[in-house]
Amino acid sequence: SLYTASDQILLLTPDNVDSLLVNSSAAVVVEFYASWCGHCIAFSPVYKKLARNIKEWKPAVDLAAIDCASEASRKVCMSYSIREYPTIKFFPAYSKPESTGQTFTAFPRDVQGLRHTIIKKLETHEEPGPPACPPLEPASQAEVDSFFETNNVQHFALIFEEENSFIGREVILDLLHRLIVNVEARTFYSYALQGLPGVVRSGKPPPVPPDVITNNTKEPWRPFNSSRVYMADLESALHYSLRVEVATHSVIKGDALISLKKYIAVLAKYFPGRTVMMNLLSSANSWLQNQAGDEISYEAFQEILDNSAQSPDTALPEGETWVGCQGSQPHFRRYPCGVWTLFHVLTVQALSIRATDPKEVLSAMRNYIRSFFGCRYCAEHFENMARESVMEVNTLSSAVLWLWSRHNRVNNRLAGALSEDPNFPKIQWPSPEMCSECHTVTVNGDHKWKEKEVLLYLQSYFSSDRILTDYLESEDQILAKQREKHASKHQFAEAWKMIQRKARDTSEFMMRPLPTQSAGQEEEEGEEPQDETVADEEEENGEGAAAADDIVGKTSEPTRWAKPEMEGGRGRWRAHRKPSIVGMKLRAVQEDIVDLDSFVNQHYKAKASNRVKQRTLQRKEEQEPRPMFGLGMELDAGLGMVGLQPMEDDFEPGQESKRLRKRDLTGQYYGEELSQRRRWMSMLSIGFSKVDISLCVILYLLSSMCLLAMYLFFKNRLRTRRTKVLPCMKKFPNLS
Ligand SMILES: Cc1cc2nc3c(=O)[nH]c(=O)nc-3n(C[C@H](O)[C@H](O)[C@H](O)COP(=O)(O)OP(=O)(O)OC[C@H]3O[C@@H](n4cnc5c(N)ncnc54)[C@H](O)[C@@H]3O)c2cc1C
Repeated sequence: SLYTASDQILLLTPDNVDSLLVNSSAAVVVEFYASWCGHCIAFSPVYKKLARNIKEWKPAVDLAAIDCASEASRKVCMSYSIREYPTIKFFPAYSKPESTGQTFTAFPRDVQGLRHTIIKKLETHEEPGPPACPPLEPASQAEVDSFFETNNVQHFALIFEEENSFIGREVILDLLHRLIVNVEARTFYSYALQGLPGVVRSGKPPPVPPDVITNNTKEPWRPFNSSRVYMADLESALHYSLRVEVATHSVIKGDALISLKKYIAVLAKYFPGRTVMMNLLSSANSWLQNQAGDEISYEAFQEILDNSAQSPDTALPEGETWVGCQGSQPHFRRYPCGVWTLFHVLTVQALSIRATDPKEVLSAMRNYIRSFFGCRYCAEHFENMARESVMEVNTLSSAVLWLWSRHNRVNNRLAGALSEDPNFPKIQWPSPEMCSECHTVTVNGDHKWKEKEVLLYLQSYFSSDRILTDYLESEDQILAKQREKHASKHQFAEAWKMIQRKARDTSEFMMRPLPTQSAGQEEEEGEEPQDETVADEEEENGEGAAAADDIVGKTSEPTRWAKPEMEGGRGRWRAHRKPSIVGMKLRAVQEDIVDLDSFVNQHYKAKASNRVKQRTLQRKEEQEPRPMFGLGMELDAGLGMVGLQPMEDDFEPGQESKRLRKRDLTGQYYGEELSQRRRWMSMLSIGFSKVDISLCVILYLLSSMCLLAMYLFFKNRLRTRRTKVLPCMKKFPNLS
């Protein structure tokens, strides 16, 4: 076949021919061709171009094609009496099943000529014509004068033209509106119409009212200048690409690794970023280039991105702040807009610093899109475009223009699609308003780009000097945030290590056979806990069980201790059985937990909802008290889920940081930093929170009051009964 579904051409087959040609509400132009025919092959690019050119006319007239050389379609072509290829036929709207269409005799082989032929057919269309096709004849003076009396519309556009001109009719079909422009060309009318507020393509949902722009996204709307590029968009795109898209590969190898290396190399060379960012890209590039193996883990790469080595003045800012790429709704624009902008900037930057390899940026982009770009459908399309023509790029200027023209192709394909933000219509970019010199009109009235002017415009639009830095955090702020993150990560890791150590120590302690054993018999610190068989043997001897009882209190059933085992290498300590014991030792354990809890809360205190969850879990924990064997498991399920919650008033930032510093210096987590009150609370409540204790007291008071009320009620009732019974006894003394 000479055409595909992406050519904006209906592909006719024996199965769909009737439904598409008979009784259709749009007229249909059909090319009957044979795929082996040289003329058809030569004509196919013109027909494809025509389809792209008049795709806005679809509600009134559609283009279709059928390959008569295919075995399956041969009969269909014979039924329409096709003898030569290519043959073009016009099927009016609401054609009957027996209609064989109107043949275009000696039809023109250029887009403009074909467009005019189609218009003539539409003008001479018998009634009923396609409902979507507006009247195409010139307006009379009387119609113009009375227009606003009979129409309730906001805009009325008139095209004044020569008698043999088709511009008016073409523009009407393009947009089904009318407009006056200074330059007498179809494209200028189209751009002008698209620019009108509230004007959308036919068949699209009604436009989003302007106030939605400010209300529909979660973030506040950031006013911006649409003729400028924003560094916030570029940094956001890099954050998303490196921390989200690349992160989908836990191991980066083969083609993906080559793509990542090329991408980072190009960024390190041409990204016109701020110092911290450039330092980061440079170290990421050196690190990647030094990776000799054929795979790396994303985790290792992430350490470089997060600057875990803490090199000074090096950071990749975190988070997304879209400015020029904001959309009127959260699902519009943003990241893909950022990717296009980023690569346009890179091609222009490579040109301005006179890079040696003209294809370097495009090749890096192609690789990145192929390996990592999340929209696989987009990646496929881009790859097809690149495969088709990127080899023609042989200068730095042609690389800039190649990307611009392919981007416009994508814009053309997506114009009117659901993904188009109604407030940012996909146009052939730049519009005449942005760059009037970029556009020209051929002698026959067709639009043409002036590529020299376009190149100059692109060089200026995407130039590094003109990038705006509004809405960015300062580099100092970024570095401070990064330091804070590293510090809390470090403290967290230390606390975690300590908890694990404690858990292990306690489990060893629990495993010790008898407290009555002599010091010499005791295991040394750091030794492996006894294994299950030993513990079982001891239990059988009656010694281990007694020892355990002594340590943790009386059990309701004989307790069998098992050696904690590491699960799946993820560092989870898990006890085989859940003993139901509460006792002295447990209280000490609770104190340990309290401290971790306060530590974690200190770092996540903003997450109030988590706290609620923690409290619920904590209560569960209290209902089912466990000795330290369960600790590792609980911690793994979510740090801070067990133990006493810190009081709200413990969250004074200064106080917390002081406490933390103290810990850093002394290396102690259980010393004097635990406030007297919390220690007291902890001992008193064995891990109950302030809220729990308050609730207990309230419940206690309520139940006491209830008992008192009941007592008084029954006492009173007894007394009234007695007073009723006594006179009765006096009246009937013989009654027993
Ligand atoms: C490589 C790639 C392929 C894609 N393929 C598809 C696809 O097949 N299907 C799909 O639905 N989406 C695809 N997308 C997404 C789509 O192209 C848009 O990026 C997305 O819809 C957001 O559109 P936007 O309105 O923000 O403008 P975008 O098209 O993203 O443009 C971003 C900005 O670049 C500027 N610009 C616009 N046109 C040009 C141009 N020709 N030259 C230079 N600058 C220009 C404008 O300032 C515009 O605001 C693709 C994205 C990328 C990066």
